[in-house]
Order: sequence, then C-alpha cells, then structure tokens
Amino acid sequence: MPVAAQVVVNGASNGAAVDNEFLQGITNKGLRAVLAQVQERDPHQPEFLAAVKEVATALAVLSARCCPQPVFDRRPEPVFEKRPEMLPVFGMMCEPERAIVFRVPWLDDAGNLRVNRGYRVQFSSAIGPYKGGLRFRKDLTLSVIKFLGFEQMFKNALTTLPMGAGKGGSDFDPKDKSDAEIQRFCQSFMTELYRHIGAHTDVPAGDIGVGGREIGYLFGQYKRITALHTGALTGKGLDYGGSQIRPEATGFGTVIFALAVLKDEGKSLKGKRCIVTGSGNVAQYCVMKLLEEGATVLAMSDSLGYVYKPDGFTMADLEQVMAIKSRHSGKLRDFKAPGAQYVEGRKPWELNVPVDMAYPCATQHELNLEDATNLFKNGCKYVFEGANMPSTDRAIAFFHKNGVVFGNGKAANAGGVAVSGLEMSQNRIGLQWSREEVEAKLTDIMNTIYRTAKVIGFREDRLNFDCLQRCTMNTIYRTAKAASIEYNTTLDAGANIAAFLRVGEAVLAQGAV
Ligand SMILES: NC(=O)c1ccc[n+]([C@@H]2O[C@H](COP(=O)([O-])OP(=O)(O)OC[C@H]3O[C@@H](n4cnc5c(N)ncnc54)[C@H](O)[C@@H]3O)[C@@H](O)[C@H]2O)c1
Repeated sequence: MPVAAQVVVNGASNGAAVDNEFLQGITNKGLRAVLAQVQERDPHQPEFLAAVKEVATALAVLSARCCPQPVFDRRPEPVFEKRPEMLPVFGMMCEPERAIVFRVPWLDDAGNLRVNRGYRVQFSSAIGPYKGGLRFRKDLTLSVIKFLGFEQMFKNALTTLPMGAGKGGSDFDPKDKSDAEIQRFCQSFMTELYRHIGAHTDVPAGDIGVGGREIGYLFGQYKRITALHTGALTGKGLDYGGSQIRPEATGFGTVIFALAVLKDEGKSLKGKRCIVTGSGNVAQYCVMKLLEEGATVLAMSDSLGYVYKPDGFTMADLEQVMAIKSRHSGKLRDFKAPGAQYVEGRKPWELNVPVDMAYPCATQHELNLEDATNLFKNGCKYVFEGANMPSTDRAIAFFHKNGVVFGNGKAANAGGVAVSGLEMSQNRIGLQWSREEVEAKLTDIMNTIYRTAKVIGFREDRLNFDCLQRCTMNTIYRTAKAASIEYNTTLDAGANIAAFLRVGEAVLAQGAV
C-alpha cells in the first residue's frame, strides 16, 4: 500500500460530515470528511473555502460526469475512486506548508508611524521552490492569500515548470500613497520578508497593486540586505534580470489559450465580440492581444465602473487606458473617446448587446450567476479567466450546464507565472532570451496546458495514470494525441485533475511531505 494511503488527515476517516452549502454535491464520504475538516479549521475564510470546493468538485464530481458520449468501454471514474490513496494527499494539500504573518512599520510623508500586516503563505514545495505573487490591497486577508496560494499550486503544476506555490502581500493600499511612501513601505516589507525567500526557496512576483515599480523597490532592498543579486523575485526590470514579455505574459497567455480552443474548432478571434473586465496589467495585455487578433473589445472596467464602446476599443484607446492607469489614482471615468459611454458603479456583464466571449481580468468573484445568465442570454459561448477565481461556483455550474466553454484561471492565466518561471531559468543560467524566444516558449506552454486540460477533462479514464507518474504533460499530450482521442470541452475539470495529479504524485514520491 502506498505510504500516503496510511496518512489519515485528522478527521478524514469520519464520513458523517453534516451537510451544508460547502459540502453540497459531494457524495464521496472520505472527501466530505476532508472538506468538513478544512471548513472546521477555517470557517471564516470564504475565499479559501470556495477555491478548495472548486477543485474538490472537479476531482470528485465533474470527472464522474464529463463524458457525454461513451466513446470508450467504460465511463470515467472520479479521481478518488480510481486513486483512493490520493484522498489524504488532497487533504494535506489543503493545508499550507507554512503561513507567515508579520508587522510592516513605515513612515508616511508627514512623519507619522504607520503599521500594516504582511503575509507570505508558502503553500507547497512539492514540485519546486514556492512561487507566486505579492498583492497590496486594502481589504487583503489571510483567506484571500490562502485561496490564491492554493490556486497557484495547481496553476504552477500546469505550466510543466518546476515551481511550487506561494502567495503573499499586505493590506497596504498603494492607491493613495506617494511614490516615496510606496518605496519606504516596500523596503520595510522586504526587511522582514527577505529571511523567508530566495532563488531556491521562495520566489515572489507581482499581483494586484504590485507592478514593476514595487518589484524594483523590493528587489533593491533584498539585494541590499543579502548582498545577493539572484533571482529571488520575478517581474524585475529588463535592465536588472527581468524577462522579455513578463508584463504582457498573463494577458497574452489568456488570449493564446483562447486561440488554442478556437483553433480546435476551426475558428479564429477575428470579429469576436469580447467583454474584458479590469484595466490593470492583465486586462491591458489581454485587450492588446485581442485587438492584434482582430477581435472587438466592447468594454473594460475598474472598481468604480465600466466604459462601453459600441464599435470597440482601438489601440489608441488602449494606450489611453494604459496612460490613465499608470497614474497613481487613475480612474477609468477619465477615459474619453468618441462614442464611449462610462457607467458608474456597474459591471459590464450587465450590457444587453451581442457578446461572444468574456474575459474576467479584474478580481475574485466578480462574475456571479446573474452575470453568467446575462452573458449567455446575449450569446456568450466562451469564458476565459484572466483573473484568479473571478467566477463564483454558481456561475461556473451555469457555464457547465449550458455548454459555455470555460477556461478557468488556473489554466487560462498561467502565462504570467510561466514567464516568471522562464525568468527564473534565465537568472540561473545568467542569460536573457529574446522577445521571440520567450513568446515562443509561452505559446508552447499555453498550448500544452490547453491540450492537457482538454484531454484529461474528458478522457481521464483513457489515460494511463502510471504515465502521469513518469511523464511530463507534454508527453501526456503526445500519448493522448497518438491515441487519437477526440477532445471535448470541460477544460476546467481537466486542468484541475491534471494539476492535482502532478502535485500529488510528487508529494507521494517524496514520502508524503
Ligand atoms: N499580474 C499577473 O501576472 C497575474 C497573473 C495571474 C493572475 N493575475 C490575477 O489577475 C487579476 C488582476 O491582476 P492585475 O495584475 O491586472 O492587477 P492590477 O493591479 O494591475 O489591476 C487590477 C485592476 O482591476 C481593477 N479592479 C479591482 N477590483 C475591481 C472590480 N471589482 N471590478 C472591476 N475592476 C476591478 C482595478 O481598478 C485595476 O485596474 C487578479 O485576480 C490577479 O490575481 C495576475
């Protein structure tokens, strides 16, 4: 019996968990017990619980019913029925290896002492050093960091690169701060964080509120304290160890992923009517790539409202958005262009115009059931998540039920961390690859993620799981392709399963640590 089969996550042997919304739809007794314990441990972490539930549903429920036509001689089995030893591994993966919470004191411009809370959650080092961004946002909580770290674990596994998972940040709001205040804050933040990170242990990057400027200040302080010019952070400037395409990678990657899906259907992005939410890093480059591919971008948004342009944003419009957003407290309501309409306090999902595709690129749970219903009513057939967990579980269930192609964030926005991984590689070998080289590698990785998600999403019964133990995802793709497996659509379940098995196998191989 594999070692992990004997690992009993506290409470996992008790299948009599009391039903509540969190457990709804889960029938596997052992999994119910694991989930009940996760909920009992952290009942006040809704974002984290939602992320765990999403993966559990993909592993136990979707994988049991995602084969619409019985092409093969037996129906797909839920992962935990086929691989029961993986259940305690899943329970273990729901608990981060380490969660560090620290004080960040700094002086504002008026000389007042301010204190924020800093976090670094090191979720999993199963397949490589902890890797994941830092978020600076006023309402940041441990629950949000944990959900992001949990998702990161699966996303990083999908990239095929050797990266574990972590996430961190602070409840610091950079929006109303001066440049000097942000610099002092970053230096204080790193003065604590530096002892927990390093090129071979934990490699943070940016996220909401942490862009190139903040990474520069953080890296400078890291180097000053440690006297090491190593790749302990990614998202660095090109002049001091950064990678080509890193700022573009997440948004570009989401569209490259969409292109792979459309290509399989013999379609292109030309003329596709798209709604993109957000107007930060991910949204900007998502829009740029969509425009390059001939799509029509009808709307962009920020936390205060959205801009609707009936005949679509142009590259000049995008440049204006980028200029507005590069200012400290730039707001989309300042955007001006002929025909553009600004709608305060609303989300663009409510637009009643024909829509082909939605790209939520702003923040978690920004697309709910009502939004999903409206999008579908207006003709939307594809949703690709540039942001992390932007769709609620009810919205996702609606997409599945109505045949909307759903590229979940773990797969569709993995381009950012993939290029971060490439930045780590470049730092280790002391080279800087060209833009073309990095973009080719990014395209290859996004295509591989899509293939893997698609193959496993519908045909996991057909895949030899021993193969997963030994092979990279590229090989799985080739194996699957060679077997002429017909692809189908539940990409999100496939992405979750493929990623879970990669991390789970690594955990088992290392003695369930
Ligand atoms: N930056 C990356 O490489 C990367 C990688 C993977 C995933 N993500 C995810 O993508 C999302 C966006 O990250 P980013 O790096 O673009 O951040 P960013 O700080 O550059 O931009 C975030 C944007 O979203 C807007 N926003 C915030 N709340 C909103 C709301 N409720 N409705 C509409 N707009 C809102 C903000 O005004 C801002 O324009 C996050 O979920 C992040 O975790 C980012």
